[in-house]
Amino acid sequence: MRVEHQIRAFEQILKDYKGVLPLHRHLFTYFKQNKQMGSSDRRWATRYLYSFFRLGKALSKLNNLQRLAIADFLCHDTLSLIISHYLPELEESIGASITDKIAIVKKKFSAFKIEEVFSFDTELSEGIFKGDFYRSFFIQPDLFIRVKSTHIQAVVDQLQANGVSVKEISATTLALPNGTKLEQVINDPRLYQIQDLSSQYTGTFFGPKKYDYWWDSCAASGGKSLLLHSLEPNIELLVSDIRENSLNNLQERFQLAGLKKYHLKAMDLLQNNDQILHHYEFDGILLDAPCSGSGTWGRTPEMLYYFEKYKVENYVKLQKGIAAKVVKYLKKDKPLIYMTCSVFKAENEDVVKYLTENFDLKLEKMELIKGYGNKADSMFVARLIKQESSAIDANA
Ligand SMILES: C[S@@+](CC[C@H](N)C(=O)[O-])C[C@H]1O[C@@H](n2cnc3c(N)ncnc32)[C@H](O)[C@@H]1O
Repeated sequence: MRVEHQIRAFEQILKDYKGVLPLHRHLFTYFKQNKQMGSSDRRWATRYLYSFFRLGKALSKLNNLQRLAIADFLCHDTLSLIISHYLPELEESIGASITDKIAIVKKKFSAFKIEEVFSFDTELSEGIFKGDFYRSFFIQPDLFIRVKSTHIQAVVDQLQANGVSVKEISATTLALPNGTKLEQVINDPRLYQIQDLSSQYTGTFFGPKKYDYWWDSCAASGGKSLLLHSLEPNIELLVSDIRENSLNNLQERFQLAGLKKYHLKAMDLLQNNDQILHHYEFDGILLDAPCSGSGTWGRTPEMLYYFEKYKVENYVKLQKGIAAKVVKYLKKDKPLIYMTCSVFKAENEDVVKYLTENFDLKLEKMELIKGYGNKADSMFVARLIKQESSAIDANA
């Protein structure tokens, strides 16, 4: 296949894509509408588009094809026609480490600044090593699954029998190459849950007790609820979200996982839900808040290019607003688990500060989970304990 052919496809898709849908969904639709593209065309176009966005806003004065060649060189250890065509002198370094490759690119293109890959001057949460974080955008994250410890060997055996390279991270966690078609290689979907490593780690902050009543207040399709349930199956559970279609997915996932005892409500938590919730009191509340998702942009690098900084403020308003509404339904001495998949301080430590200053909540612990060192997402989790049982009027 000639390089011009690949370039045309790349340029066409780039022109067509405005960052409205996630890139993987856009590509899915695009390929469906462009049936003349064979599987090899699709594979190369996907690789190029993802490489391109992983460069974020670095070297933005260069033309798109030069930028693509540099990005593809940084992101892959196999050659492509684009690299060979635009950067033939770098071909021999394709197998070098990412640190060496960055040094090579810097030497050749003096305007290259790694901090322009993630070009938001919004302050980052405590503990992030910027160099490692920025570098991580050139490496595709792994796919993580959570498996019951009693089933892990069976799952590993099935994966290996199908030629999938598996890393055993813990007694319940496996890391697999991204893009592994799990439904084709594991015969029973009940054996595993797809859940990022850092997301699994948030569970160490939950601490549910037998017969507790917990509320997963922004449950979406139920990832955190399933984690909570794996830690303590004998709990009562309320799940809610503003989006009904997510709750439909949740019901399917719960059924598959054998989670039968739960209550479900579609609710907008920025509204007054006293009519529905007035008699509820929880032993624990999970608030996995809507957020910028900046800790997950290693999976959606198009956001490095299209995300607009002003949106962080909107998310912060949502996070504070929702937290203010849920905290009144928490019992004294019980935890509110506040989580985001953001690396921005404004959505993390600053929201925690707001909560401790404005509500009867005391911070027990918080952590920025640095997933980028493990080819995983980065997340933030805080455990806040309710001090007084008297409800604070969230509508005040
Ligand atoms: C980060 S996601 C939750 C992910 C989920 N906990 C999981 O583990 O898969 C945040 C969720 O908050 C929900 N949300 C956003 N605004 C809301 C609102 N005003 N009231 C209730 N839920 C809301 C979104 O629909 C979204 O599903």
